[in-house]
Amino acid sequence: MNLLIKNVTLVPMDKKNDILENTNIYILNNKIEHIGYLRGDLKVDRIIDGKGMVAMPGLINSHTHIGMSLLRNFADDLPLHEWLTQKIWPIEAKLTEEDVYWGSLLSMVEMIQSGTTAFCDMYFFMDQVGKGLEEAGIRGVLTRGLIEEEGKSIIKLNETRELYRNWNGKGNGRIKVMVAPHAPYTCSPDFIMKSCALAKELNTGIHIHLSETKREVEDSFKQHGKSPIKHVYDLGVFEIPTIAAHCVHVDDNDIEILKENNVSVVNNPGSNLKLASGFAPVDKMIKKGVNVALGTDGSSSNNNLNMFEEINLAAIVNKAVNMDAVSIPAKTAVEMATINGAKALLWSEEIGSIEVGKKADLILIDIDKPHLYPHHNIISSLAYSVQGSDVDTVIVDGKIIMENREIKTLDVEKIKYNVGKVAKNLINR
Ligand SMILES: CSC[C@H]1O[C@@H](n2cnc3c(O)ncnc32)[C@H](O)[C@@H]1O
Ligand SMILES: [Zn+2]
Repeated sequence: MNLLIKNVTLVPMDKKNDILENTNIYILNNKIEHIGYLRGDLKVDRIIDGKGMVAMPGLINSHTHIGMSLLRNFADDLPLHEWLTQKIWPIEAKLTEEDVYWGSLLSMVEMIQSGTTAFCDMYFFMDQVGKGLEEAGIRGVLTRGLIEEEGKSIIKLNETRELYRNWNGKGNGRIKVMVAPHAPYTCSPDFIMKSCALAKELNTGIHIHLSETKREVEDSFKQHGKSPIKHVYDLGVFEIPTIAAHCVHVDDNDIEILKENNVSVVNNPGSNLKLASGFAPVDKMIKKGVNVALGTDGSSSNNNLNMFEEINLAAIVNKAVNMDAVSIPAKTAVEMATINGAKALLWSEEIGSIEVGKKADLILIDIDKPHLYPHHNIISSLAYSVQGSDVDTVIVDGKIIMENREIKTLDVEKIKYNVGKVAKNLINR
């Protein structure tokens, strides 16, 4: 289907960085064909009225665990270690494929409704996430989270190999697969190196939690005599394109290693606040040239997948921490959720900005709402005022996924019903 979005305000998030008022976007098949004046030579099947709307790139949630929406509000007000070991891992041990399928679909509904068009997921039963992605029509990186268990290393690595064979490139190229050793505290050096060998074999990236808590860093110094970042660097992880989630407790040496090795860091301010992990020195990393993307983490540590909330937190938290009002300006926070996320997911050639030749992954935000008036500064509005529920239309790979807030690809009532059912069974299992 060829689309024309007419008379829209465009925030392209490209290098030129101009905001275009009252412009037109032509989408031919799944790509952006033309931006600007109206063209009689381009035949379109549908015209979308963009008046009163802002078009921006779809948001990219670069670190999440989408099956965890089943555990939303299940275990709160705990720090990471207790949360994981006392509450989350015991219940996750009872999860079934069906649970993860419905939990993931619920998350996709929530993501679509709040403007996220691509995500990087780390969880179990990732075939189910792939199945959900095909149905939902959005874009995602599947990573089977690898927590080392005695005697199961080969099986778990083979699961990722299979996942790659079955899903990488599927959904018209909307699905990618990477390798995900969970963290240095759940994977031995040998297992981490085997994960890297697999990533090299598959020619894909690594997704890992790093330096999330003070305790993790202190334990790493006790066990290995170095920080988690130096530890995995010495193991060769950063020879592979790496998505490093959290990176809260990092020193200058760590930042240097991240920069020198083109590691993409994912800031998860909501989860870091709720689990009392701390504040990532995001502005310092960005100033040193590290690519910093944005993520929500799972719905059990956030407790939602609303990237507009995350953009807002990213923009305001560091200001207070650094007592510096220019720390993480609005534009930087929006970049983290768009083009920086695309870079982290090794997708910046295709998504992350609205430019001719790129895939049409974009959202329309209804700015004709009282809480968004007056329209002094659209970028500020995106970071400080827009709510997820202001997203009116979502287009991914040139297809309309949501219009007038109605999701076209998924049966929301059926998903809510099944989530209620499987979540109850899970708790009683
Ligand atoms: C093995 S699949 C992924 C694994 O990660 C757990 N998880 C969720 N949030 C966090 C976090 O903030 N830090 C570390 N691990 C996390 C999730 O529950 C799964 O067990
Ligand atoms: Zn995580």
